[in-house]
Amino acid sequence: MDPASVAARLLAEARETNERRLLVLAGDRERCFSTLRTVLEALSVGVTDTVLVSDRDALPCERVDPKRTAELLGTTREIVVYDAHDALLPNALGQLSGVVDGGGLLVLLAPDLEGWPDRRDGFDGSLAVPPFGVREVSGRFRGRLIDLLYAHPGIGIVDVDSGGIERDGLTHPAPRIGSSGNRTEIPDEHAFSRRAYEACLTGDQAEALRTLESLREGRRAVVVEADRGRGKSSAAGLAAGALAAEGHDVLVTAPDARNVMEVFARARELLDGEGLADPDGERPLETATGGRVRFAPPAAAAGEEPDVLIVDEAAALPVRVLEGFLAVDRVAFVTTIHGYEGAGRGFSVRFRDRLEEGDHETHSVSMADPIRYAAGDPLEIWAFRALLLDARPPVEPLVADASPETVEYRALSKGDLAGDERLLRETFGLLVAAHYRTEPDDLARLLDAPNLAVRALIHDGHVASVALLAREGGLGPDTRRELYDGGRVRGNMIPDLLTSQLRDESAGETVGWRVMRIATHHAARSRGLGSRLLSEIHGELSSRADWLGVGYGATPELISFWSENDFSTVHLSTTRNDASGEYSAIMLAPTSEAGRGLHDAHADWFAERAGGMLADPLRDAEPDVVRAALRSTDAPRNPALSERAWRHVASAAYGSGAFDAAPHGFGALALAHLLDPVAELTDRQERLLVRKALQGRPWDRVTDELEFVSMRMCMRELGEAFKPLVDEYGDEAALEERDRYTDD
Ligand SMILES: CC(=O)SCCNC(=O)CCNC(=O)[C@H](O)C(C)(C)COP(=O)(O)OP(=O)(O)OC[C@H]1O[C@@H](n2cnc3c(N)ncnc32)[C@H](O)[C@@H]1OP(=O)(O)O
Ligand SMILES: Nc1ncnc2c1ncn2[C@@H]1O[C@H](COP(=O)(O)OP(=O)(O)OP(=O)(O)O)[C@@H](O)[C@H]1O
Repeated sequence: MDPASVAARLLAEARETNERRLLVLAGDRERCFSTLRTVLEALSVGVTDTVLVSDRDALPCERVDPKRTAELLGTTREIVVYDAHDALLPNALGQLSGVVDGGGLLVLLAPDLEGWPDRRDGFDGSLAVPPFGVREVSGRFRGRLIDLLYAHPGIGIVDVDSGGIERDGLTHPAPRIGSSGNRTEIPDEHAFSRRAYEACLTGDQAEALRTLESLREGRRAVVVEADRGRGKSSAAGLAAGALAAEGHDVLVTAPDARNVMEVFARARELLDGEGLADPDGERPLETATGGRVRFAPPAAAAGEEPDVLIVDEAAALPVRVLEGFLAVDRVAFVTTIHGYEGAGRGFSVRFRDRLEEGDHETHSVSMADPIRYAAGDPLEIWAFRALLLDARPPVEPLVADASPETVEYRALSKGDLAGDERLLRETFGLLVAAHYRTEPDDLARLLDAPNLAVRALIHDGHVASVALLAREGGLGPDTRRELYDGGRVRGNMIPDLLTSQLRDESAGETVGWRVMRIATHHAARSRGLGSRLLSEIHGELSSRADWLGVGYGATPELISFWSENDFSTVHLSTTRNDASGEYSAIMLAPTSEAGRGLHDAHADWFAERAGGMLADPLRDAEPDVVRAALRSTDAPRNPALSERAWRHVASAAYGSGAFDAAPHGFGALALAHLLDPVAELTDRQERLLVRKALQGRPWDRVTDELEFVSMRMCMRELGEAFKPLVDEYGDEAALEERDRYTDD
């Protein structure tokens, strides 16, 4: 057989089964392209159905740059050619496998497979984080990928140098008897119209629609979860149309207006037959019954009061934005679990619990049947496996009994992970499950990046808790100067921040390990495993490093976790994190004299800066985050108030003085207390210190937010909160002033 007939047979099988196939052309690049031309000539596929992803214009069809494959997401082609000679970009591979339509072919152009893992390519360059060089990057990710190319069905492999066919990739499927395509059953009972159900392409889509019917009344939330390409946006669109047909005002929101094209397309098609006022008009869609379907970006949607809100691609929105949507009585969250571009568990990690705790009656539905190709498609199975898009933590019973006494601390080397598929899946699965977004590139980093290390607690052979560490710092004077002058140095987040933003040119000299991610299996949390893992890491690495560090979206609970484990805050970011919507906290745990020096200098500097930051960029930071961050800073401060300022504070606390005439003294005192609490204040009093004395919010808003019955009570409570602080810190003048009111 020649390469063209291998390709023709693969394509014929793909068409017959509505599945996809993969063809690998491996060897010299020029020969790959010439073989490819012969192959494409032999296949009856139009140029408009073909796309070449390469930096070379080697085919007379559409070409997309390998770094821009995200643009193809959501579109389909019959043939997708990926030229991976210069660089195999794991993210691009994932995205492209999603672009191939049922009955189509993915063609991968690669160097000679045997030598491929040992070649350093363009992607490897990006893994060489200073001070490491590209030679220290390994090729395990590609090695594993190649093994799986040979192991999975539906993958043809041609050696273009020898002309040899290494695998024909044919699966020889049994003929399908009476295949009815994707016809769906219409449920016996349904509230939405029959037409809406007839528009569904799979049984899962009809079931999702049935679940979405609950949005017709009450205070309800529906969660629709599915992998990519299961037709969830379309299900949401059919529901939106059906609800609008009944007269409801349906607002659709998503991170990007492009996300909702399918929602509107389905709603429009449905309403066309059910009273769409202006079938050809632009959005919003309006029905004869007064219903409508309209779009608003998330920020604008938060202020709206529609009858029903549909949030598409909810997992891509920050949790605090999602929480804002719970003000609407009836709301649907439509989310992708495993996308070809990576898996995001943000929605289930952080938001689901809050949803369950709220007062919406919640219904969930998941969709498994793919729309664009048949279930059980070999390309999808291979891509999910090769890129670990569906990696999961160990099933619950395996680690349910894990405790600090039962677990063993282990350094999981890259070799350990690459050599033990189950260990790799559990480790990666746990990291994915605990994080907002994990991409195929992250798997390659885990296996090949020289600056990363994995430590875990193993219970009975299974991963119960895991940490991903990045070595940072140890930078030479030139690199440090470059950083100080505003240059970028990859993979050194903490040195970069301390040097460029916080203006410390020597910060990159020390060597540290940043905990990039830590996760304990959800079945074994709050038993001390996370703390045990950190203390083991501390014990192991302290002789080789100056500090351990971490940067993460700060919540009061997480700050307290890190603080309990001896990490202390040196910075709060001044902008919110795109993914989590939270301010990031940067914390350090010194492990050497030099590390202690770095920490102390930056903790002091943070304590000095904090007042100014809270008054301006951090004005909207949540009081409990501020309290936890300040409390976890190891830099006590003595409030330096002038005699006048002291008299002013003391008279406001104990007598008739007013806060507003000289707020700055109150701020300094509040900061000193929150950094190193000396008096027993209630939670509400501390929140008041943050909101009023530090963030300078207007009285009426503080009164409302902290639920005081009146502004007067709020003011009085602020005075009460300052009494013990005056007692504790006050100088002679302050105490004298106080005693004027108290000595009777
Ligand atoms: C760089 C980063 O990765 S930051 C992100 C950290 N990871 C995550 O958020 C993933 C999801 N969460 C987890 O996997 C775990 O909760 C971890 C890793 C944060 C903590 O692991 P655990 O094994 O539970 O830690 P451990 O038992 O030693 O300490 C638990 C304490 O941490 C604090 N804590 C941390 N996170 C939370 C949380 N989300 N909710 C409540 N308490 C929390 C609490 O003080 C808790 O003590 P408690 O149970 O007595 O209230
Ligand atoms: N009921 C339907 N009628 C017509 N086309 C549909 C229907 N359901 C899905 N499709 C088509 O199938 C493809 C995937 O559907 P949709 O975008 O709704 O899925 P999704 O799960 O949201 O996928 P993705 O996350 O990839 O956007 C789209 O091209 C869409 O046009």
